[in-house]
Amino acid sequence: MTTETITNTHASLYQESEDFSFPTLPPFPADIPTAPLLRLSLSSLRSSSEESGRFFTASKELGFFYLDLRNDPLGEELLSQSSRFFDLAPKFYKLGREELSKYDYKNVGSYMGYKGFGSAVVDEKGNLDRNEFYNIPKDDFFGISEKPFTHPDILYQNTDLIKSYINNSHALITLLLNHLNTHLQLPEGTLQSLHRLNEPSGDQIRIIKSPPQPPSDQHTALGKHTDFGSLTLLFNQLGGLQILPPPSLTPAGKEPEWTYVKPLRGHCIINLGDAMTKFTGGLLRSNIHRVVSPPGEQAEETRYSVVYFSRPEDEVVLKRLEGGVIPNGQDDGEAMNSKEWIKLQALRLRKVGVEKSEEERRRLWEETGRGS
Ligand SMILES: O=C(O)CCC(=O)C(=O)O
Ligand SMILES: [Fe+2]
Repeated sequence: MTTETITNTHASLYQESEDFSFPTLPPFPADIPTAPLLRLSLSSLRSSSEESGRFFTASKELGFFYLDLRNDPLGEELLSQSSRFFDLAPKFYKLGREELSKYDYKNVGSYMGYKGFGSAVVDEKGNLDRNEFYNIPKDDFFGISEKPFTHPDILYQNTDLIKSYINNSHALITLLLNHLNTHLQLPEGTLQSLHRLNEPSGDQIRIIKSPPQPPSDQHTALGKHTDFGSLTLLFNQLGGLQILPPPSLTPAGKEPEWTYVKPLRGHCIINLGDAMTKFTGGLLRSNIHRVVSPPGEQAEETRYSVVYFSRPEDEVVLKRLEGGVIPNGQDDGEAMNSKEWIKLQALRLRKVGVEKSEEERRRLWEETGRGS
């Protein structure tokens, strides 16, 4: 059976004797299948070429993995800062949807700031999302935006945390990019030079809130998508994230099925975005994922996520890099720069609200090609 295979594979990836649950939250159910993410460790990655090899494998095969951040100075700082964001999240959303909607900048062509609840299409039926989120731009907080946006005071009150978290996330991403650069046999520093901290980019922290859904009417909270940028660092405490594994990781004769990614305390979930696939002519994988109601008793909780999205610098053209082990081949023709590409992808499904007809919403979904 598919489910058994997936569960077994997963069980073999970390020692079941360790307890990675979150003590103050209802447990992730023990009896549902979970996705076969490799569990890597930051401290091992720093010293072990074998761990680095497993990272490259994960980046090619699934494009998603766990990173154990414990027992590493940078990792421990990220863990404690991410929990400060989980503490901040309920206070932040207490501002309320009406107040937060003042910081929705989609009408001036930006995806930074607030995205209101139910303001994007999530599926082919034209259903709307069931979450709200706030994108905190690196460039505004680093003072390098041409025209910074205004953000809620509570964020300015946390400027030190925000800046330090960006610095640390970026440091981790740089380390990961350097490993990929080595495996790809690109000239030293190639990937790093496309992601410099102090150059304008779409890097952002995102804080997501999904309230519990009525048991009789549950649907996708965040529609299926791939991330648009380079690497995403994701902290989850409750389940809800699902991936659709590639056929190569699906038992022979079975169709890939949406599978939960179980959050593990002490770890973040890392995934690769479309930019990495484009840079490497498809060698690295940006895997499709979505968010649904948390499983079991967890469904009654409000779910928050803390995410850091790294993106190539604004002016970087998203096309195959030449050299190393990057396969030769045709580019897909869309040689846009990072800024244009991300804006196009991020705002595409947000041209609507409930006032739009179901048919218009369905058409928008179709235009993205995500149904196929
Ligand atoms: O909330 C999550 O677990 C995932 C969020 C996500 O995929 C995204 O914001 O791109
Ligand atoms: Fe995502």
